Amino acid sequence: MSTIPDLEALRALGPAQQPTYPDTAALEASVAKLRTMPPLVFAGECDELKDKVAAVARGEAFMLMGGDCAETFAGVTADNVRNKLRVLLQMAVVLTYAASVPVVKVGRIAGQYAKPRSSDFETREGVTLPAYRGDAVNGYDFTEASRVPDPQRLVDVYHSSAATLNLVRAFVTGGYADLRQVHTWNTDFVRESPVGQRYELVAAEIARALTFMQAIGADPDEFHRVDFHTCHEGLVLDYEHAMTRIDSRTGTPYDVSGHFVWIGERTRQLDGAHVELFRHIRNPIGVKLGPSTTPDDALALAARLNPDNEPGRLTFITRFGAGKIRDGLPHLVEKVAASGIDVAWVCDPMHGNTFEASSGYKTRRFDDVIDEVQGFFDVHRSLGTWPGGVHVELTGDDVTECVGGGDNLEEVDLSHRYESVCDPRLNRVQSLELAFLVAEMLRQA
Ligand SMILES: O=C[C@H](O)[C@H](O)COP(=O)(O)O
Ligand SMILES: C=C(OP(=O)(O)O)C(=O)O
Ligand SMILES: [Mn+2]
Repeated sequence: MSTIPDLEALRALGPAQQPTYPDTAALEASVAKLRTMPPLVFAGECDELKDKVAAVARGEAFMLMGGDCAETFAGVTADNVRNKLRVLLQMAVVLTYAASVPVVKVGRIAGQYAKPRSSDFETREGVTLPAYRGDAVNGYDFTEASRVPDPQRLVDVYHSSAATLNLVRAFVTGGYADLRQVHTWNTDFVRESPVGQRYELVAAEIARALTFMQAIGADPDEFHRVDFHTCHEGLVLDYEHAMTRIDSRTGTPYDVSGHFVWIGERTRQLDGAHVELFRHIRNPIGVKLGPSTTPDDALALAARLNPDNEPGRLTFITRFGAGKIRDGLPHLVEKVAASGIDVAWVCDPMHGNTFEASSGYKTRRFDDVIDEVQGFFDVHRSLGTWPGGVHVELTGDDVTECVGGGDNLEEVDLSHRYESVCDPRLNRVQSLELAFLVAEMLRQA
C-alpha cells in the first residue's frame, strides 16, 4: 500500500461531513497551494509515536490525548498555546508519578480545526443558516456571509497549525517543559485550589527525586525535554489529501498535517472515503467508536485499516456515554481481543455525555465524564485487557463549560465564561482533578 489514492476517487465516494464549496476553482487553488507547502511533521516523528502507541497496546504505557474540541485561528496566541500545554504537562506528571507508568502525550492541537456536525443547519431566533463546521471551513459569526465555506481557510489552517506547532516545539524542547519546572507550571488560580495544593505535594516529591538523581550522577539533560505529539480529526479530505506525501525514507505515504490523525464517529463508514484515505497512510491512526458499533464493525475496521496487524498503527477511541459503556464495551473488547487484533484502547469520556442545559449551552457533567472513565477501567479490568488512555476536550483556561468538579460549577454559571465554539471543555482545575482520579484508577489497574 505505497500509493496515495486519487483525490477525485475519494470525492467520488461521496465522503460524509464535507463542505460544499461554491467556488470550486478556489478550492483547487487552495489544494494546489497546500501541495507545495513543507510538511508540518516528519514521517519519522509519526513512526516514533507509532512505537509509543505499540507500547500502549502492550499495556506498558498510558496515552493522554487532550485539547480543544475546535481550535480557532483567533486562538493562536502564545498564552493560549502555553496554557494548553501547561495543563497537559501537569496532567501527565500526575499520571506518571501516581501510577509509575510512562505517559504518551498527544495534544489535540495544531490542526484541530474542522468539525463534523449533527445538523447541516443552525437556527437562531427564527433565522436558519448553514452550521459552523470549524474555522477550517467557515466562520463562527452567525451571518450568511460568514457561514459560506471558504477554501482559503484550508491554507489558513496550515499556517495556524505551523505557528502553533512552532511554539509547541519551542516549549517542549527549549526548557519550559523541563521536569525541574514542575512547580512553575502550577500558577495563579490553580495553585490556590485544593487540586493545585495536591499537585504541589506531587511536585515537591518529584523535585526531591530529581535532586537525588542528579546527586548520584544522572544527566540533568535527561529531564530537559519531553516527547509531545499532535493529533486531530482528519475530516476535510481536500486538506488531508493535500498534506499526504510520500516519505523519502520508505517510499510510503504519510499525512504530514499531524502525527496522529483519527476518523470520527460520523465518518467511519467501512467503504467510505475517510477509511479509504486512512488505510493508505502510515501514521498511527485512531477511529472513534460510539455505542452503535458492533463487534463485527470493529473487526472489519481493523482488517481494513491495519491488515498486517502492525503494532501501534491502530487506536480505538471509544465514546459510549457513562450510561452505556458498561453494557456496550465488553462485547467489543472481548471479540477484538479474541481475534488477536493489536489495538490500543482509549476512552473519550466526552462525546457520549453531551447535553443541552436549559439555558441552551451544550455542556457535560464532570461526574459523567469520570463515571465513563471508571466504566472503561472496570470493563478492561474484568476482561484482562489494558485501559490504554483517555482522550479529553480541555483548555488551560478558567472557562465555565462543563458542570460539576471541585468548584461545583452549576448550569447557571455556564454563561460566565463559555468560550468554546463547539463542544464544552474541562477547565484547568477540572482537568487536573480528572488526572488525579484517573491516576487512582491506573494505580489499581
Ligand atoms: O465535536 C464534535 C462534534 O462536532 C459535535 O459533538 C457535534 O456537535 P453538534 O451536535 O452540535 O453538531
Ligand atoms: C467530533 C468528535 O468526536 P466524535 O467523532 O467521537 O463525535 C470530536 O472528537 O470532537
Ligand atoms: Mn468535540
